[in-house]
Amino acid sequence: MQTTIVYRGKTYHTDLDDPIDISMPLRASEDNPVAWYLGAPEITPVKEGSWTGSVAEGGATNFNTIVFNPHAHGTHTECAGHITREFYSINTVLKKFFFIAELISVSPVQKGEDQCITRQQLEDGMEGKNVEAIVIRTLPNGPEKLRRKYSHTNPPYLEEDAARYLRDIGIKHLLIDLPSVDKEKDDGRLLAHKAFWDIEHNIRLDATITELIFVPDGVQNGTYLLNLQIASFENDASPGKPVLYKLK
Ligand SMILES: N[C@@H](CC(=O)c1ccccc1NC=O)C(=O)O
Repeated sequence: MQTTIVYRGKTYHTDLDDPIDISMPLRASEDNPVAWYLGAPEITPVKEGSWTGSVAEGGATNFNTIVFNPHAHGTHTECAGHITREFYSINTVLKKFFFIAELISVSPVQKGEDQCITRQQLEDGMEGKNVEAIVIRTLPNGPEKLRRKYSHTNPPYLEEDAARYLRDIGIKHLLIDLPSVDKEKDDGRLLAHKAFWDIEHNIRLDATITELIFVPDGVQNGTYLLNLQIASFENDASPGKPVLYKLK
């Protein structure tokens, strides 16, 4: 299906039959990625006496209960409610699902024990583009990210000034292939989250952060149509399925 998009005075074409899924599959397996010190997700058939929710075990239907954590087990989109005392739900604040996005690749910079993504790196990657969403692929990038165990590994993160820069240039939706935009163990400071959402001044309730995406190597840096979809959980975060489409 061919579509024409008119965005901020420019016309683009895209082929909706050629999606680039940048979500990670969520599996009930030790292979599944995990962060924040949890175990693997669970997907298990309901059992009630002799009744079973498994066709392979004699039941009429497959009927699984799923136990997982959106922040820990895979691609998820969160809103400011992730770090506020007040309850804000991603399903209530995210009401549009198509955006123009810039995909950039960044090699985090070693600073002491940390690997940081700096404002300068984002400025260089964005090349002055005027878009609503940014997709950050960190390097090195490989399929091992689909299985990575992040707990206690001090993954790379965004410097506060880098997050502030994204807010200043009008980025509403930030997508990244890390478990957090902040340092794993920062005693709750959450400087990048707070800067991006402008928590202290003019809270940006319509801005979202999507973490634990995976952008395969073959996808080139550049401008894409982004379909940012979530499941309709009334919660600070929901598992999601961001999809990119090439713009021509
Ligand atoms: N860095 C925080 C913890 C944190 O950021 C966090 C903890 C649990 C689930 C998600 C988290 N952050 C995700 O973006 C801290 O050290 O308190």
